[in-house]
Amino acid sequence: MHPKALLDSCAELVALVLRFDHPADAIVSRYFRQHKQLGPRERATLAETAYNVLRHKLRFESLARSGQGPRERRLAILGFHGPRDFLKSALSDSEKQWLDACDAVPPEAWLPQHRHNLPDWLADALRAQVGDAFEALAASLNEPAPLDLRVNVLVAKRADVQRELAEAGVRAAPTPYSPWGLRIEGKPALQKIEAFRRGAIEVQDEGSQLLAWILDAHRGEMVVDFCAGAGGKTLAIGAMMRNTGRLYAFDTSAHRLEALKPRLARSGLSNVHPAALAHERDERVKRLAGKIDRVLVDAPCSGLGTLRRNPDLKWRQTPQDVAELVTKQAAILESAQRLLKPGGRLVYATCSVLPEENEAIAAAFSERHPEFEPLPVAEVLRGLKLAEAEALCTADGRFLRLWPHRHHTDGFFAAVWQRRG
Ligand SMILES: C[S@@+](CC[C@H](N)C(=O)[O-])C[C@H]1O[C@@H](n2cnc3c(N)ncnc32)[C@H](O)[C@@H]1O
Repeated sequence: MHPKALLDSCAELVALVLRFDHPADAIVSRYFRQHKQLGPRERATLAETAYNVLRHKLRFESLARSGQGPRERRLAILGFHGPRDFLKSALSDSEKQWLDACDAVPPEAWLPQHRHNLPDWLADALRAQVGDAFEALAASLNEPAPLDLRVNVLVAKRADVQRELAEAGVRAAPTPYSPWGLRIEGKPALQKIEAFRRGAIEVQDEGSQLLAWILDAHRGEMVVDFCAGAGGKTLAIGAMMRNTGRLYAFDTSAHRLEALKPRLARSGLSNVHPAALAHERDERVKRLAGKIDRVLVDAPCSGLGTLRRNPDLKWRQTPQDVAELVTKQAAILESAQRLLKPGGRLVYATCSVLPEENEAIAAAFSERHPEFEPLPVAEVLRGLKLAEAEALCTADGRFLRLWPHRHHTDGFFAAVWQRRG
């Protein structure tokens, strides 16, 4: 594709994602479906340019106040993912001069909001939690995430898969914390790789893998993944159970559970039972009350721990949305707790970095339910012999708290309880 045409397409896609009427990944996928002629490199340029604009929106908008032409085009130029000389071959002389002037503004001259590129309410909430580490956190949230894989231990060993990937030209290193994880260099087309086709690997952030570990499901148990979605954690839990027992994958979205089916088929698991719920108090939940050994509530949340992958969320979520989610999270946890038998384990998790969706939900639950004994997550991790248990937790060891700038995972939270006997 000619550089000029590619830049025009980038500007078109930037305009679409900045409407914020749908998630950016859905807009990008729809754009690609409507433009089937685009090759893989052009798709990568388009997607990364749109995501760059979302990541650095405040700074780019400020720079785009100068210059000429449509605003989306100026934003696409600033966020363009690709060699500078390729980009410049698509620009007019005045655009080249404008871009050079933008590039010449040194980072020391940027205003704080142009450095962190976060809405004020979110910047304040993060600063209040991490203090001096705020700049490092903001920078890491604005970096693209690496590609992490989980090795399906039912099918293969991590070291063997690492060798197999190397033979296929894919460089992978073991993840530091999850014993199932491999971190990949670059973004290879996994669908073409034999290990993926035969179910030996799945894409899953290392932090997400750790949540499945914390549930610590055993052979032959009855387990519920209450908010299973497309089953990222379900698949890990099913493998941990060695394909025995019964693992219910619940979700209110039949559409998301549908996406679990091909992944299940690849994984070789036959112990998973997906079921769409009407709501969290569905009859199915009542029927299983008091019968379940382990329940994971991977609650619907603001997703603000995943800004590396979903940079649009910082512009689409509002404090009002978070308040509604908090009510929902408490209601789901309240319903899910009924499933547990005495001695059973309950895990509440989110991919949010906000205390109101995390520690506050856990504290309110402990207060309401003295029959549930909180288990310090650092102890749980030590029991599982996972590396650096303390480093993955809050200072008091009570909760899992993963941060992109410290752990190079998405932001995750988890709390664990055991129902008293
Ligand atoms: C964080 S996502 C789950 C991600 C999934 N566990 C994974 O690892 O891929 C939260 C899920 O909760 C589901 N959900 C929302 N409200 C629910 C409810 N009342 N009961 C059960 N699931 C619900 C959403 O459809 C969504 O799939």
